[in-house]
Amino acid sequence: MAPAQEQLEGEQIVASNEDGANCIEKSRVTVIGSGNWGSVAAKLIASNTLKLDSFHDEVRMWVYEEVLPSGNKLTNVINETNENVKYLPGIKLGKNVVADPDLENAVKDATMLVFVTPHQFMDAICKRLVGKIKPDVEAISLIKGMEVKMEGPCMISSLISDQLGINCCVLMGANIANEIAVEKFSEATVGFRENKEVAERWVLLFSSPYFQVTAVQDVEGVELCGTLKNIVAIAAGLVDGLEMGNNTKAAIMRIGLREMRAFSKLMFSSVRDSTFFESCGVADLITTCMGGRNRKVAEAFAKNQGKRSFDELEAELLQGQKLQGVSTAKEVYAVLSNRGWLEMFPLFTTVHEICVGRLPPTAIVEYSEHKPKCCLA
Ligand SMILES: NC(=O)C1=CN([C@@H]2O[C@H](COP(=O)(O)OP(=O)(O)OC[C@H]3O[C@@H](n4cnc5c(N)ncnc54)[C@H](O)[C@@H]3O)[C@@H](O)[C@H]2O)C=CC1
Ligand SMILES: O=C(CO)COP(=O)(O)O
Repeated sequence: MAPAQEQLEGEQIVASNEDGANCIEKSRVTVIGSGNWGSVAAKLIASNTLKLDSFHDEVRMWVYEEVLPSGNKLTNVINETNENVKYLPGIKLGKNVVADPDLENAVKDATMLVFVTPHQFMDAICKRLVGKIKPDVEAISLIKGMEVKMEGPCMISSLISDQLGINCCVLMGANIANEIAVEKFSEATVGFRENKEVAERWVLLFSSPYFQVTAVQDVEGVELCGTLKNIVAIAAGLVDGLEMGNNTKAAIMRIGLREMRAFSKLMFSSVRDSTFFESCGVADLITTCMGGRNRKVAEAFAKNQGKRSFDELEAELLQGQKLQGVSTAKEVYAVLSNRGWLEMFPLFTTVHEICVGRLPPTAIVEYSEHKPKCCLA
């Protein structure tokens, strides 16, 4: 068993290793999603449930079923080979990971639900889960994105909480999945609302020597960092495709970070500045702008002078994996436009207008000539 929990300043919790097996019922974990990060999350969790007495060993992973070119179903292949050959080839998930294509069956006994699908599928998934889960289940969302409904914007953790009537924490960070899959060191941030003990339990479930997790009491701040940095990563990829160099890319990242903070604080006054210095903030922004999928596809878009669409390039370059930045830019644009804030967020606004073809990729650097009409804090 690992070192005892250490408290850092204020609301932070790091590296809790007290299993608590004697005082609570064993938890059963289900991972909802089996893409690139979903598979790595299942692997990470499964190695911990084997070691922690207060968790059942088995980790169930809901798979959006698909038929592979071989004619085999993905779920069968995962269970036979212990490998997600489509979304995480070459990595064993752990024999205690059980792939399940039946969503209802996958969640029915779970006491802890880990949501990790592309954000655009979550509304439909939540609707399917109503009445199918245990009422006191705890949830965490690893999903970077938001929904914009008629009533206004809704973070994915709120969508889960509101539709299912359950508590939902978030886990975000500088977490390029393929690097964590091969156990290279990284950090992550758990955001929680009120219940520190629940946050400690999530920290325990995810922490490992190569994956250091810190919890902060700022769900919205953590989730908005993870969500908004994908728009900045599109901008960074455009800069790469235009071969503008490192200084321009750094400038775009700085301006993007400033817009991330301003937008987050306008949306939720509770968002803390300190959250932007956690893994979910500046570290995730850097890693995604250097090595993420949003960056990669945006680079190709700029190299093609915007003549091939993001959808086409996503399908070709990501082979079934999904971009979040393009749809997030659209969703954020809708919020900005509804609230009359477009001119305050020139980078977010320009990214969307480039993605939909209203502006050329070169506009990403030209926009800065038009300074924000209002001073961003
Ligand atoms: N891959 C990464 O490095 C990281 C991803 N994330 C976030 O994790 C979330 C999930 O991403 P990944 O696991 O990487 O997924 P992915 O992009 O690798 O895979 C797409 C997934 O969507 C599924 N899917 C396709 N159509 C569907 C439908 N109609 N309904 C439900 N599922 C469907 C596919 O089966 C597949 O599992 C995203 O919000 C992403 O931003 C967060 C950190 C790192
Ligand atoms: O969120 C990520 C890293 O933390 C991954 O970003 P991409 O989806 O751009 O690959």
